[in-house]
Amino acid sequence: MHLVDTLRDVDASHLMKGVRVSFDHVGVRYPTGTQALDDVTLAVPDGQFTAIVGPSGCGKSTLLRLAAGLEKPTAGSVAVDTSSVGFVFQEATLLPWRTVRRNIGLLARLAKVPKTEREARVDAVIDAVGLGDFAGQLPRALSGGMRMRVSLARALVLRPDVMLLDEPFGALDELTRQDMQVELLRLYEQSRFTALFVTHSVAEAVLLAQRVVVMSPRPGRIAAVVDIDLPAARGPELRYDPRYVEHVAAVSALLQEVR
Ligand SMILES: Nc1ncnc2c1ncn2[C@@H]1O[C@H](COP(=O)(O)OP(=O)(O)OP(=O)(O)O)[C@@H](O)[C@H]1O
Repeated sequence: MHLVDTLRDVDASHLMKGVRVSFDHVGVRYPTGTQALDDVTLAVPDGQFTAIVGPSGCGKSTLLRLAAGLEKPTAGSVAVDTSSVGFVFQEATLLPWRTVRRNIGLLARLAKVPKTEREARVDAVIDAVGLGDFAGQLPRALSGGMRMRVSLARALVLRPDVMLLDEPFGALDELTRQDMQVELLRLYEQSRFTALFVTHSVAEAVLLAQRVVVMSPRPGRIAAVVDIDLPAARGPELRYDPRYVEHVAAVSALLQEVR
């Protein structure tokens, strides 16, 4: 399921004001003996878009799963100040027998959002992700980029305070990926959710995020946190801005250093 609501048992009582998600000296050691994360401390302010980059296997997905309440830390603590969290994975995993509209509406239905309200919200997100002409189609009639749009819409329909995005555009071709990045910037502009976005692409991280967290190889630790000092309102033209290019170079250099 993409949208999880399992956070009630994640302790939020000691969160600092304005902090939406916090990791406090977090370690995760899996029962197999793999130490995935070690001493991770990170506070994500409400409404901030944070990207996480790091070598393969350094525990990025584990970090998101902790925030979703799907995994428990074996050291330290995780706190999330909401029970409204959207989760988007690399695979769109739509139900093949349900139309776009009914895929998007499913979680709202399960969450018992009243029908009229639900219909209005589904219409609004379908519109927001530009799928108006495909609302009645089955997933097999959609391209990869369109499926990812459905996946984003499905997560947004419950108006989550926190969006956890795990390599959502990793399976898309480069041009579609760039379109989806701009789409996500627009959706973020509209909704101002708090985002934790895992990606292997430094260029993507810098374009989208106000802060990029660089992790070390396993066991994942935070090697650096880079503030992306670029205008809040962002669009595709930013890719040609020398300041953007500088940030990409700086984060890439840090990644090279830690690996
Ligand atoms: N359920 C699990 N049981 C045992 N080990 C696990 C489990 N989930 C992840 N791991 C291990 O923990 C480490 C971190 O995995 P994780 O998926 O969080 O890394 P990642 O940074 O997201 O990797 P990638 O960039 O390749 O997607 C890896 O060594 C992985 O094999």
